[in-house]
Amino acid sequence: MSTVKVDFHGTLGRFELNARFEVPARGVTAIFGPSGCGKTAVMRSIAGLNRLDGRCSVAGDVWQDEKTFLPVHRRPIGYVFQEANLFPHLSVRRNLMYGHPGPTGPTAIGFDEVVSLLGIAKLLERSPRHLSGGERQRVAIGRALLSQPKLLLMDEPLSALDQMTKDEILPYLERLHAALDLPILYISHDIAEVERLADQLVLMRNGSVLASGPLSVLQADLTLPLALSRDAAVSLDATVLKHDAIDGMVTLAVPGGHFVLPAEPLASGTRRRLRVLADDVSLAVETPSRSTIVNVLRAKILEIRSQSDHRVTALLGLGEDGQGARLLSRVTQRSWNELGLRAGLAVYAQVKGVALVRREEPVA
Ligand SMILES: Nc1ncnc2c1ncn2[C@@H]1O[C@H](COP(=O)(O)OP(=O)(O)OP(=O)(O)O)[C@@H](O)[C@H]1O
Repeated sequence: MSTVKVDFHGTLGRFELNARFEVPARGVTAIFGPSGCGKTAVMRSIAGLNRLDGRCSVAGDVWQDEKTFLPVHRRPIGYVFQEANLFPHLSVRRNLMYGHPGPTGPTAIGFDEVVSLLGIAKLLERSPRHLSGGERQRVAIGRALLSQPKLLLMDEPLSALDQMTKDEILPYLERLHAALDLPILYISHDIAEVERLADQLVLMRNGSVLASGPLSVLQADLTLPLALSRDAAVSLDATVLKHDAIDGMVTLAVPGGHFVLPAEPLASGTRRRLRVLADDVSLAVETPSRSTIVNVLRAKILEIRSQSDHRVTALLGLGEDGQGARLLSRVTQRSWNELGLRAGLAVYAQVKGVALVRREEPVA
């Protein structure tokens, strides 16, 4: 499998970085962790802007090893920063064309495709001075794409924007992800953004990689800090089964169960992502009687972890055999004890809230 392979070690000033991971060279990989843990340092090292010891290869091309260190300009990367650094004296069109290598092969990302994906056709003759923050960032992404990168590096591209502008840009990022076969490394410390965009996750702490792998796997790992955090949740990639026009509810299948939620019509067979917060899942040992909770799923308790705040986080496997998708449930220690819950027990997971977080269908 074609991968992005990274192994850097060394110091930057007094900061020690020891970062090693390997992720598929496709889709979006989020680099996630608290401020100062070394996310940007890793990204700059991949770009060749930091020179640490180690190795880096992308889809089989070695950018750095014991013998090689490609300079920045020889690495086929697009780099998008927090602030769009466009040339103020050039029009949007000329900003986009800047760094465009000219006629390229059949797999190249075309000018018209980029303009349409990012919704910037109306801005082409404008000056960057007269664009909103969100528009500027879309143009910066377009410029990075037109340099025909083999890897797109995005360092908190939305963090300088207010929530409304973020919400305006996120669908464009989802469209890029859905339409382009280009691996993206995406730094964020906003878990909501990660849950919406990422397929893979690299979890960092204090200059090291705690874990890397599929987002849904890391979210459901009780040994990692995500599963015990305040907004612990799982992301589930689901298939649309049907939409009921009368009550406006859509049914989606995940391994081991179905979810029903209010949504606009979605085509059957398409894939969407759901997010379920651990705090929104309560447990019952018998079939719950009549209630307003729409989603009650058979599940098995697979693992548990007691928290210091008198609560318990349980990892559930959906389905009678517990072999289906993973969910997290967080309940009080008292309820846990009163119901006699334990690992291995078959339960009913009552899901009070489920959100549709990704609207675009990713490339198969
Ligand atoms: N060239 C450098 N020289 C000295 N120290 C550096 C250098 N580059 C990074 N650092 C230090 O390394 C640490 C990690 O920085 P980095 O910017 O990678 O963190 P981050 O996880 O991206 O943080 P944030 O989310 O706040 O952007 C910081 O303490 C920073 O001061």
